[in-house]
Amino acid sequence: MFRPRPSQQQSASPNMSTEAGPSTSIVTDPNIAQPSNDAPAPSVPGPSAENQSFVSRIMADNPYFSAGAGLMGIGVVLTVLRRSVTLGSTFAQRRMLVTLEIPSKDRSYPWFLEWMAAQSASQVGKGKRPMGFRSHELAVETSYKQHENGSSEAVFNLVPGPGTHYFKYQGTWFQVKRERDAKLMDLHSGSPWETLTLTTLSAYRHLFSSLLTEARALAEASTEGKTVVYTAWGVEWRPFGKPRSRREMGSVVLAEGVSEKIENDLRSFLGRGKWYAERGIPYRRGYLLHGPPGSGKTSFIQALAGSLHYNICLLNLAERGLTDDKLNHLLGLVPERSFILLEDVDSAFSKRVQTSEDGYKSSVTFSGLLNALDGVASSEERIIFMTTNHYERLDPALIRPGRVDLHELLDDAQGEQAKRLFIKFYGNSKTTFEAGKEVEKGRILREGEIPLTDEQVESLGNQVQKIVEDEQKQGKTISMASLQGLFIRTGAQESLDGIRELCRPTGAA
Ligand SMILES: Nc1ncnc2c1ncn2[C@@H]1O[C@H](COP(=O)(O)OP(=O)(O)OP(=O)(O)O)[C@@H](O)[C@H]1O
Repeated sequence: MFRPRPSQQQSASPNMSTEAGPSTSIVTDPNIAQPSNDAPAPSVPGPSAENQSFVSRIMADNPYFSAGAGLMGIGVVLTVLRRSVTLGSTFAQRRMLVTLEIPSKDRSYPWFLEWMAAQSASQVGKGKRPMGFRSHELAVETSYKQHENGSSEAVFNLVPGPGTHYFKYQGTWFQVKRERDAKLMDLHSGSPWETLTLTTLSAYRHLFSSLLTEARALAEASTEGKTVVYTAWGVEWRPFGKPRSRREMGSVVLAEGVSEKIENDLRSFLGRGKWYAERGIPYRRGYLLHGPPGSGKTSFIQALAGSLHYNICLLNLAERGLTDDKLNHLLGLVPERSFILLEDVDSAFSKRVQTSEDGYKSSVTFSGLLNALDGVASSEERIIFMTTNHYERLDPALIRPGRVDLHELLDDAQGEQAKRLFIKFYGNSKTTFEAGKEVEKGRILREGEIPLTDEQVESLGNQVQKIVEDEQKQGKTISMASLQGLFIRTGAQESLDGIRELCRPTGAA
């Protein structure tokens, strides 16, 4: 934009402040009416009439003076124009544009970046130029994609880097500015504070909400059919690792009726918020699963979460830096549709004060935990699962009704439980066809394994059951985790001997 240079201004000013003022140039302009010659001479001392006409003549005759005055006029006009454009654009911006700020702390921040990356990728897929490329300021966000067969692959998403970018959404142009504040830090993640500012025409402000809804749906679709495990990051919950494939309920084999009992209890609790609120009872339910290691406590909670489409917030009470206040805050901010899982609660508070091997004392106090568990009487749903290997060590205050509503023992393998697990591993080893069409695929056989008939599986399963029951009579048991390990590495027949070898006196871990 044009701006009069200081040297021009300086050279123009002496002419203005001395004899050759603007009035002088008007006098010399032949197109403008000249003052009458009869006018009285100025009484103030000044240049004589001859001198004045001499100056006027010089002004009129000298093209440099006229050009200077002309330039000055243009400069004034341009300055006024520039000011009005600035004012006009500020006014237009205020009236016609609308901006939306998304701080990096907000949950929609990663959703929006992921959405932009997806738009970019889809444009590339269609052979078009991807969004964000125009600015040449891109950032990479690497994620992992898990395939059906369990293998995973790194996916590089190109997202807008710090700077200004433009994109079109539903036919409307948007500007997105990604700014990074070098001075501000997110203390929990250690990453710099960032803000995304989206700008568009005011008339299209409604597109913000539909854009964010689309971004959220996309983020949710990426966790569809998966269980997200959150862990505490300072005072907030963050997804831990990539979302896990849901575990099938049928893959966790518990003693008869146990699984159904817990699931039915939870299902009947869900959706009764109004009932609780009307009676002034806090809407929460606590479960304690206790039993020896490897009996399926954690696996069952994962499978149950998957079957109800819930996520899991995993909390380690002995974690350094976790204080009563933080714990309280965290339990009040649990993401929706999530179980709170406190594993090995005995190790955190068996003696009401937790001191680790290196002398570190947990900063969560026992009363702090009880207060956090009780929480403020809110109408928000709260489902807490606790697990322990040492039920007898738990303080009665922790597991009293209201804090723990259902106590369930998940023990070492019972005979029939071992049989069911055996059938899960060795049964269904054939592929079923109907009218020449494959309708059900059996499990994949090991190399050299001869598929068993249903009768053979049943008969071997009965033998497994008998071995486990016989060992129990002698005070020996085997954990479900040990059985699983055995079935993974051996054939059906050999596993029978393996079971006997793996049985341990009850209570020995
Ligand atoms: N009842 C079960 N049915 C099927 N698999 C089981 C069962 N119990 C344990 N497993 C298997 O054993 C492994 C360990 O199980 P899990 O972690 O759930 O046990 P846990 O009781 O939570 O143990 P810990 O008390 O040590 O935390 C998992 O791979 C799981 O698949």
